[in-house]
Amino acid sequence: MPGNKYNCSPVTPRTRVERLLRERELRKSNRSFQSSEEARDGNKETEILVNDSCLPENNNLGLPSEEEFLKGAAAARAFLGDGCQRQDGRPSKQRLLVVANRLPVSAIRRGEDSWQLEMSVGGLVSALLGLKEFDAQWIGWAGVNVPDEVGQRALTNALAEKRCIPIFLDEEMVHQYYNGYCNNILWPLFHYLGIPQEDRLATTRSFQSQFDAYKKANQMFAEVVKQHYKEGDVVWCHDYHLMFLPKYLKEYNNKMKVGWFLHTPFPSSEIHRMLPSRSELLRSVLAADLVGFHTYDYARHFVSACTRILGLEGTHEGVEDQGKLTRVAAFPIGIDYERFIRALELPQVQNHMKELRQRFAGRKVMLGVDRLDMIKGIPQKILAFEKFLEENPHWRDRVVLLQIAVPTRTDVPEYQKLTSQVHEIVGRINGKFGTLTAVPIHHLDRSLDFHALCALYAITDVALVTSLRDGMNLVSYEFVSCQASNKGVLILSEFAGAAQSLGAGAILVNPWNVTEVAASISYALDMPDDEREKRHQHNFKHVTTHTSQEWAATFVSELNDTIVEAQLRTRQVPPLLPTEVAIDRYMKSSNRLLILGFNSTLTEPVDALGRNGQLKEMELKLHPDIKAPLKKLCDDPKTTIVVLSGSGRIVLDDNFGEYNMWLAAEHGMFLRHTKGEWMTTMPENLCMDWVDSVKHVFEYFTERTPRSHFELRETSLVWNYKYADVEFGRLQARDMLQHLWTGPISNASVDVVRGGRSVEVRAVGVTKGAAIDRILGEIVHHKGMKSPIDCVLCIGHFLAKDEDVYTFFEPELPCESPPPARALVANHVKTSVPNTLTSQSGPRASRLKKQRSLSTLEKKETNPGSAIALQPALQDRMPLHEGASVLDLKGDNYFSCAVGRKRSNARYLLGSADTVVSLLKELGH
Ligand SMILES: O=P(O)(O)OC[C@H]1O[C@H](O[C@H]2O[C@H](CO)[C@@H](O)[C@H](O)[C@H]2O)[C@H](O)[C@@H](O)[C@@H]1O
Ligand SMILES: O=c1ccn([C@@H]2O[C@H](COP(=O)(O)OP(=O)(O)O)[C@@H](O)[C@H]2O)c(=O)[nH]1
Repeated sequence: MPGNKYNCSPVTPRTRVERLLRERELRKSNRSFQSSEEARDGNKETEILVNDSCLPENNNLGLPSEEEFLKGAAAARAFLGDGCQRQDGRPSKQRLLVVANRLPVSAIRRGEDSWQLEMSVGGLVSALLGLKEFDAQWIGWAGVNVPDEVGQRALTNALAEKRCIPIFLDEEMVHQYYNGYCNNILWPLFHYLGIPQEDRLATTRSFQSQFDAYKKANQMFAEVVKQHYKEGDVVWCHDYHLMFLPKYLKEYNNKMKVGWFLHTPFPSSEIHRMLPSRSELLRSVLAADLVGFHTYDYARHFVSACTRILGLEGTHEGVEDQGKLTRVAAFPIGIDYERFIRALELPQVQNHMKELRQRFAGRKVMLGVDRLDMIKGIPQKILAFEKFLEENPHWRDRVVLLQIAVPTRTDVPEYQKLTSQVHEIVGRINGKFGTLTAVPIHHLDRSLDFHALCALYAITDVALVTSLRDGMNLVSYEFVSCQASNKGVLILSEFAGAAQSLGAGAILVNPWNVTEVAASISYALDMPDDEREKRHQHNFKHVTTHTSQEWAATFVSELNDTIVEAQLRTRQVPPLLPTEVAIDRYMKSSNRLLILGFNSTLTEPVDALGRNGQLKEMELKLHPDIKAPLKKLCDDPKTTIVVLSGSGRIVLDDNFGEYNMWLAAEHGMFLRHTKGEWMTTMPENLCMDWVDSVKHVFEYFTERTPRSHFELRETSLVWNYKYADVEFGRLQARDMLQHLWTGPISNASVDVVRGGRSVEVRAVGVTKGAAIDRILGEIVHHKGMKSPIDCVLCIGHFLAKDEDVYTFFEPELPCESPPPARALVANHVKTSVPNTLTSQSGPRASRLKKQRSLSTLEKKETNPGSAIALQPALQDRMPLHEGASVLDLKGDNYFSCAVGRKRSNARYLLGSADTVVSLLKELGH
């Protein structure tokens, strides 16, 4: 029994790819079982959606537990229904709500309460017919206005048999939302046709009302989803009609598993930014857990639009917004090729093929099958055919072009214009090359039924797809699947998504280049048999291995995974600082240490879009609200404040000279009390020979990266591109690193630290954590402290390399690893005088020893006369009596906080510099 076969997983996949591979195998065996079952049950061709749902209650197909996921089998189980078998022993199916503008059936009214249902035409419908492996229900518009309740009820009942749930849109809504915003604005824009030109003013005027209707329609879809949603369901939203749906669904229930897939291209961000509602649309889509596209290019454009237009972080996994990751990936669609192959065996299809062959005997058949849409390049196709006939008179009575042009969106003026334009060109060419008995172009303004279409595909010699842009183009896949005997040639536009998958077997053309298309027609018609065979085999293999079932299963499985991964990620994120507890502990302490970062901790926030071209102040500036609270805290005798920053001494002098505090510049390599001189805490043998050559590299990249800059510090160099174009900056950074590694720093004793938007080269040993014990020693000595520090707050937006400062105060932890628990730790943390220290055996103790041996701390001048070396080492200067502790934090009087970070070794997070300001205000009360 297949259920039993799949239940046990002998090999546990460790990675996502391993798991996907394994699932693929499982699906294959599952499918062969299903087809044998189907063969036994008879042909199910007439079913719109396979109607064998199973027990949603008591079903563990919802969110897999973390443990399951870690075993690597979670999504496979969700998909295959592990542990949930139906009574007949077959594995149960994942419940899936498919939400698309159009239902797979269109309704025609036959009476007050009687409806006839017909299959809708279009690639999306064809593709989603392959969802047999799910317990799927389809929510969408039936393509008809039903104003009365009787009609609505009757249609709802009729559709229920097909597992379809209708959305009722009235005429005005269809006009504004579907014809207007969807098909007159988004559709042309996403296909690089811009916003319609002639009626631009009218379009601009009606834009707002169409956009409002679009949002309203999306809300209506959301309402229906809510009514039918059950916990654990996957909600799969489709296409440009429903870009607001992910947002509305997540607002209703954040736990809903929501995926969104775009069937059209997603254009370059330069095109998308023309849309007045560009940001809102992107943000709404980003509410989904997983966002899918047909090709990597479309996915890349989407991520790029999010970084350039919204200022968000694009990663290799997707788009990050304040810790929330929306996964973005390519999922190229396929078809249910077996359905076509089966159809070709049917007697009525065979008969039809015979008729067609007789009808066009002695002529080669060329075929175009498209919705009558401007993106399909039908006029360009026909003009290229005309050119071919002009240049090749010997072919004129030996070839025929059959063009099936399915009427679509007939209420949109652009489509009406296109229809007349095509008719005119066809008439002209037929007039020019036709005879009394034959015409070169047979143009049909209607759709064909599935069997007629299969017959046509099978007898075709050359299929011609000339889309100006096309999300995928399934016609090309369908043609290939029907050509097992004929091995016809496919001429395919390089602007169709399918060019990326069928490009090697097809003849690729630029549809705008009529001469090239005409030449390709000639080449295709004369192609030798062996070349046709080879090209066909290549494409056939692709079509039969990339099916719509595989596409849907992979998307849903990835969606399940994405959600579990997000949960795991959330658990790695430290909690927000419990401010009340921190303030309470701080107030009750008598010798407090406050370590503060500077950049993004105490500075003015930078506008995310500041990099869009406006001139920006590149110098760091103190947050305007921080001055008063900071002053108050600095003047509190019970509190010692250290600003610990990567910035140089001058920057810290300029910003903090007026306060009574300690300044630790260049990651703590320089230290001074604001009333005293700068000292250096630098290890004596710090080698800086590499600086000049690194500086040359930084200069070179700064010149070539607009709005980037670099800082030359005494112990490091930093190249910063936070105001530059993000993508360009990132590419340049990658290039820079290669230059550095192969050149100036290949043998140098340096660390290269990559920040969010910076590259820093520092001498080895320059980190905030490495400097902190020397800083602490100096402070204790300088203040003549008699009692231990009993409360530490360490707050900063530090790079990972510098997070060793957080772990410095943690009990017995290896430098690089995060504290095991985020909750308050009850241990006592002590940095002790030498006797105590040498008795410690944990990693932190050995780290302290190592640091001391690096630092001989003799008098040393780095920059003649500018800083003196910190004199005695920490252990030699402790004023506290022998064996006493410098720190006595009682475990829980330690609060390390990462500002504006999502993952950190700190115990807690703080949102931004604004929250730091509020905290400091409270501490100063
Ligand atoms: O529903 P209509 O307005 O009549 O339009 C029909 C469909 O056209 C578009 O299809 C796209 O999806 C195909 C499958 O992924 C793809 O191969 C093709 O390139 C696309 O154009 C549209 O995206 C659908 O929503 C429409 O239903
Ligand atoms: O008379 C017709 C012509 C086309 N189609 C179907 O319409 C879909 C067109 O999909 P494609 O991806 O090529 O483009 P779309 O129309 O979705 O933009 C294909 O599945 C065709 O089989 C159909 O059912 N009947």
